[in-house]
Amino acid sequence: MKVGFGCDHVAIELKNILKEHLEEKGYECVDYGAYDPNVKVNYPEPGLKVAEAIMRGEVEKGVLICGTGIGISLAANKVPGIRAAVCSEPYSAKLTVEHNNANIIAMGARVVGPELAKMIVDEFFGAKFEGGRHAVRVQMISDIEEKYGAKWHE
Ligand SMILES: O=C[C@H](O)[C@H](O)[C@H](O)COP(=O)(O)O
Repeated sequence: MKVGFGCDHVAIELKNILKEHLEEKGYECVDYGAYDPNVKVNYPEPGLKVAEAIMRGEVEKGVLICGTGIGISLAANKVPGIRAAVCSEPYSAKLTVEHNNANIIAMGARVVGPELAKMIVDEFFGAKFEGGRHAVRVQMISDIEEKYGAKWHE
């Protein structure tokens, strides 16, 4: 699977750790920045880059990290078809795929340490969408996007 990574200046170290972790497990990781901890990057920029990469089919899923994971996920979630979930523990990371069909996991580099973050991504990438009653609810999210003029074809 191809995974897109994005972060702001706060989270470069954690992004690199998680990239290496997933690469060791055989994932192909595409890095959309940021790269230099001395250059401040506004989180909507990497959030949008990874979200659009998923939209274009360049990568299948994404990992986004900023200080809390919140700002970068808010930005990504503005892109139709993106379901980015901020998770600080593995249980939610698993369930957000099984129930919400999330395609981006977001985390806070100022919230979780590297070992916990590895467990979070492992649960996220190990999980499968269950469909059924959950598909109805996820479709309702897409319907909200469409109501406000956005369309996404999966
Ligand atoms: O949701 C926003 C993120 O946590 C940012 O990483 C954070 O706001 C960056 O803060 P600062 O510019 O003070 O490093």
